[in-house]
Amino acid sequence: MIERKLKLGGIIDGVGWSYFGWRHPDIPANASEKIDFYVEKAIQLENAKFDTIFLADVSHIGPGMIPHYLSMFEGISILSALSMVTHSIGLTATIATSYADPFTVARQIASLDKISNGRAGWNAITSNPGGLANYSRTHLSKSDLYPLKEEFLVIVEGLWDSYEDDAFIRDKKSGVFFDPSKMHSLNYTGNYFSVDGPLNISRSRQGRPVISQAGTSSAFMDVAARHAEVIMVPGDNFDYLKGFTVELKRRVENQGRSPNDLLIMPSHSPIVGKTEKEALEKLREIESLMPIGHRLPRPQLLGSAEHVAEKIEHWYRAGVMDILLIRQDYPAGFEDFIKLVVPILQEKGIFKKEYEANTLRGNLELPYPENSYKE
Ligand SMILES: Cc1cc2nc3c(=O)[nH]c(=O)nc-3n(C[C@H](O)[C@H](O)[C@H](O)COP(=O)(O)O)c2cc1C
Repeated sequence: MIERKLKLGGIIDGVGWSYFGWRHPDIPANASEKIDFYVEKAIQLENAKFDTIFLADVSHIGPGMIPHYLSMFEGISILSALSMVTHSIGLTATIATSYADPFTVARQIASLDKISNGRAGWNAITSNPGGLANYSRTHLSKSDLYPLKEEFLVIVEGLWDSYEDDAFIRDKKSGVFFDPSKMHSLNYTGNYFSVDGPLNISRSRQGRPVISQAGTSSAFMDVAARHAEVIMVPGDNFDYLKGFTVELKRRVENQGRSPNDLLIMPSHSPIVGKTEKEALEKLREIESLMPIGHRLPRPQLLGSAEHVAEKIEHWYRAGVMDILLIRQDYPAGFEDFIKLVVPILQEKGIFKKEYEANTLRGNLELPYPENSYKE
């Protein structure tokens, strides 16, 4: 067993992941499409030594969607911009396999990985079938989504190994730019995709981007057991998460992989105060923005900083929280967590005080993936 410290991730979702959060006076009403807002949050998370920024996504919208989804940035574009104002924090984008094209996604995430000097991650989700209509795939249905995702991942992983690590020589004197014997074609033909390769970009300092996945079904677990390194899960039920983690790690071992190489990342929206009373006041403040009769589901991480830190330690030690992923329902949510909870986690010795690496893989203490073509 590797004794990893707790890892932290922050989801930046502009005006928030709710219907009414945008009404708070401290949230710019256009935060979801305001680059300065994203830059400020990214720097705030990096100063607090978070391991990754994480962006969720949506692929089809209608008038009933949360305000954030109605007008927002595309993930790779915004993370490329954020890579220029950060140095150590990871940059993880969500792109649904159900809608995208594997060669393009492999290229985009690998480019982000090189632009950021080894900090890219990809959250590969199926998303729900609604988006098929936006991507000329109405001939497919829900039952196609996981078989298609499996093919998609095999292709992207294969393309990321197109060049062995020492393929590029770039010797001006001899005129040798690269070694063609270290360039590999994929020549993949499946039911959904056919891709020859190779991909026209070399590997990054972290070998290849870190693959996250989010979902809950048995079909999800089977694909994740083969391809995922980080699993995003809802953080609202400890007992459920415990059972889910045991079952998923069993499937990972059945694939011949070490369960240590898969990190469980529940997402939470903590509301923290110096005292429990202060935290409850913040909760009421958000609820006052909602129409009468509406209430927020009670956050798992609600209360005084000490109480919240203890709960986090409990989840971490129980093996169901390798990474705590937080979003902010309360406008000062990141700030409160960073000022009040992070120092307690550091005091307990479960969260780092300084970055020990500056790749995402290094931050997460995941192994370096050797190129599959290496002899
Ligand atoms: C924790 C979590 C996060 C998710 N994030 C997204 C997202 O950002 N965008 C999206 O379109 N779907 C998202 N989904 C939906 C999944 O992609 C998938 O459609 C859903 O979980 C149903 O599949 P399943 O039954 O295999 O879990 C998320 C699901 C979970 C459980």
